[in-house]
Amino acid sequence: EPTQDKQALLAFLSQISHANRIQWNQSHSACTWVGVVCDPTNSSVFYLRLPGAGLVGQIPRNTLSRLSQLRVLSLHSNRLSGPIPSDFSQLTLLRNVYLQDNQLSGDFPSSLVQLSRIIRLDISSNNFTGSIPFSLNNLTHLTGLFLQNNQFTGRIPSIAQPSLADFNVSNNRLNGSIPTAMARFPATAFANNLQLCGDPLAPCNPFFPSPAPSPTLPPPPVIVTRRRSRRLSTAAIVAISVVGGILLLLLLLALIFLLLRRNRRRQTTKTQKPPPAITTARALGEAAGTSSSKDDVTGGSAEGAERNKLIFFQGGGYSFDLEDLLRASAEVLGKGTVGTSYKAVLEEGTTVVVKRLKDVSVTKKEFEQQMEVLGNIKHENVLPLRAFYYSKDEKLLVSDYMPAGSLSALLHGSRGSGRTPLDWESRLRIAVSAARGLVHLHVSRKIVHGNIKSSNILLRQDNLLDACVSDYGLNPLFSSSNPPNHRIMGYRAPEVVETRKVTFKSDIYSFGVLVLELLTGKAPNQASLGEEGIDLPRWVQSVVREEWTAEVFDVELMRYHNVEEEMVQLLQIGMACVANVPDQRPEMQHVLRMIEDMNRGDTDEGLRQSSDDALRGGSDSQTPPTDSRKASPAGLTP
Ligand SMILES: Nc1ncnc2c1ncn2[C@@H]1O[C@H](COP(=O)(O)OP(=O)(O)OP(=O)(O)O)[C@@H](O)[C@H]1O
Repeated sequence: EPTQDKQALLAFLSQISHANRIQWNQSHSACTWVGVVCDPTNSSVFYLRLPGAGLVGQIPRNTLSRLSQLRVLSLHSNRLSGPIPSDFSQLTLLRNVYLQDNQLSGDFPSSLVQLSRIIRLDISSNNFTGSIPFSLNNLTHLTGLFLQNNQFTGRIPSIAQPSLADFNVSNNRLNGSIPTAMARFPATAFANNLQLCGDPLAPCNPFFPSPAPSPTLPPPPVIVTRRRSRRLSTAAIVAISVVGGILLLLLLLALIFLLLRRNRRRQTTKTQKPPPAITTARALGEAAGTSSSKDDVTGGSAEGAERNKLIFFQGGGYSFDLEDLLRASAEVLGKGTVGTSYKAVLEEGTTVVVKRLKDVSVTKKEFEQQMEVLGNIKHENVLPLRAFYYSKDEKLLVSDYMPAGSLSALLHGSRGSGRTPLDWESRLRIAVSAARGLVHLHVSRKIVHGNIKSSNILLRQDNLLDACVSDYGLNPLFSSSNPPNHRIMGYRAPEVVETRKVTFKSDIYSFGVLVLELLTGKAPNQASLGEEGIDLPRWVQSVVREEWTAEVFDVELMRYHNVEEEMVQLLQIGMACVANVPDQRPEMQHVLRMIEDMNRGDTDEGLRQSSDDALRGGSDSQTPPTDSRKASPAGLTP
């Protein structure tokens, strides 16, 4: 009977909530307990396996770490949260660690990288943040490392163990080039990160700054020097040389790029005065006018200097050219379904967001026409498009930078680690703002948004409660035969999965999912329920109404009293929007009305204030261009 281990296990179970079926009877040997396996002489616990055992909360300190002979620890598919206790470093004989599918958070557990006998380490599908440490090279027996579905940032360290056969870092927020030592793993092992490049993915592209953090930021691998303290293994030396080599190569590439650009700039200034920002009206007027001036607009077929033209829309107050933009320090904000967004800080201090579109399938003319439609939209709840650029190889959209970030970041960013939860009032106001923006697009502009999701709801810095919708009306630029991107699957109406065609009604569905996301705090594209993420509408439907408060609403909203009735009302509106049959979904203006007309109990602070503006066309006093008023753009049906 392993007496000490028994005490440790009892201490563990008494400090954590768990499923009823885990009943460890103190009068029996611990070696007979559910989930516990001892060595052949029953003198110590070798394996502890409690997967899916309803364990909820933090792993208590100084409990499991006392199982000094433990070889296998399997606590996956529970609801464990918080960091992995540092005293896990005492489990020196651990070989297999399965902690996947929990809600563990914090930096990469440093206690685990001290356990040099680990063979398989699976901490996938948790909320770990920070960088992946180079010190994983300490685990010289490692054959499997599973880090996917977390929020790791920075670069991938070179992990040089030849024994490593399975490796996965997909669905994180990593960037930079993939170390050559890791290039032998399949592309799927690196998929869905902020932006990774190099073998086995696409080569790193020197046109835009490498997706690594902007050069002004300290390079992430500093951790290397801190953690790799006393002795260097051969593997580490090899890895350092590889990283050093890559850095040198990058430096060389950057130098060549700078020289080439300087040359080009010299030639340009000889032949051409720097083009002042021209207005859309003029640019597109020319485009639609005589054929001789057409190519001047976007430089599609014109040679050299004429390519460098950004087309600005009126009202932005910006004046810079493509050269300025290219010179700006740029930082990857994220990789979306239709391209990558960069935050660009121009030399004179202006900050803008540049969205680099990929796989645009329309002609230059069609592109310009859609830009004209989008560039003329002006409403306080719609992020204005400021400029665009079109050439054969590059299609760029420029918009204002919104420093307060997206609803997605506010709702899901670093949960549980000291973040300020988004309160109920803010969530409600954000829902109203987004609805107003959509009413303007649908009713006044006859434009289908086509990509409603929480990362496309941006908050204004001066007023967190005031949101605007972004990335609207871009679907007509892409071929509908592109495979649906799983990142937005959770928002996609059922009929769109088949028809690949977004409509006003499919926007309503996506808005409904957004409302459910605001209420539940759950991201519809998280991989917590099946591979393609949680299906919020189906999940909410599966919970009986009496259980909504306990099961459905975000725990962060539980602290607000007297708002339950409001939450139930909003949930019902959200559920009406996600009706399976498109015709049963309400129109956007009715959705807005319903939200504004909610019975707000004691806290009525006038959600309605400017709804009539929204229906009339909001603060947009301009008349829409004739083309866009005639009908909805091609391919979009109400
Ligand atoms: N103008 C902006 N100001 C601040 N953050 C922005 C801005 N535009 C985009 N972002 C943020 O940058 C990240 C990447 O945005 P991007 O639009 O490229 O991708 P996405 O929203 O995830 O997907 P999609 O391309 O389908 O819209 C997102 O987190 C988004 O919220």
